Amino acid sequence: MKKIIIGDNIVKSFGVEDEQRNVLDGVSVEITEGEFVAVMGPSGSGKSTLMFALSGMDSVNGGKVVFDGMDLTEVGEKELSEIRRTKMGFIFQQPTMLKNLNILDNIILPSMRDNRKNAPKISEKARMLMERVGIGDLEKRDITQVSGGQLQRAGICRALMNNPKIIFGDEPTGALNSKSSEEIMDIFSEINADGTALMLVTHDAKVAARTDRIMFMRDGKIVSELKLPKFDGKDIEVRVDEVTVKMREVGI
Ligand SMILES: Nc1ncnc2c1ncn2[C@@H]1O[C@H](COP(=O)(O)OP(=O)(O)OP(=O)(O)O)[C@@H](O)[C@H]1O
Repeated sequence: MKKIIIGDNIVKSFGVEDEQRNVLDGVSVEITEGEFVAVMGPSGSGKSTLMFALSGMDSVNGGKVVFDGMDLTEVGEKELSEIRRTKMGFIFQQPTMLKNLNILDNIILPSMRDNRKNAPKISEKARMLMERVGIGDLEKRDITQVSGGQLQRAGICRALMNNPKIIFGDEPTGALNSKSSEEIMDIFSEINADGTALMLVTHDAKVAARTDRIMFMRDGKIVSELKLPKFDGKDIEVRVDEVTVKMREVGI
């Protein structure tokens, strides 16, 4: 299967001169097209930094990041932002949305920026996605008039607008109660079944247990991995137990 991302010996450091610290200390990672992966590890181990490096959101100090055949460490900022905008989707713990726009307008805003002529088609697609994730009746709502779970669904719609090849999620269920979190994970599983790869950073064993592969980080390195069969809605408790055992083994 084709690799959508190849990270080769990535080094990322923060700090100045002799105070430099490697937050990513030679990380190599490959993600296959359509794969669903999670990254776990203690706070500060470098999970978000790895996500930022692999998505070209942040530069690296060493190594290579190849996305869909393109070396992200070689392309300019303009091209990089074009790649992110057209081929990647991003979901964070709290979706950043504009208060003066309703839910629908927030979802379509990034797609409308340079494609105003297609406004009706863009809105139609957004409505279809909103229907699909169960917020079809909320398009006119203000972002302050919906629940955290509903707002996150809107964030997912926004991330899906450009049919991304991969969705990066940094603690996407971190602010949700367990019911909403499960519903959001059901949506992620559906998106993945359609062929979109996903990479989620999470502290939650229940979230990670639904993925195909979990990478465990410590001190800027991937120290272990757990492969799981594709989640088919069954045996979640068994999967969570397996993840929990591994977390203990790795020392999380
Ligand atoms: N812009 C920055 N400048 C300096 N240090 C940074 C910067 N971004 C991250 N770090 C440091 O890099 C380390 C890894 O951060 P990162 O956010 O990747 O960890 P994480 O594993 O995602 O943690 P958490 O689970 O708490 O979100 C931390 O020690 C953090 O303080």
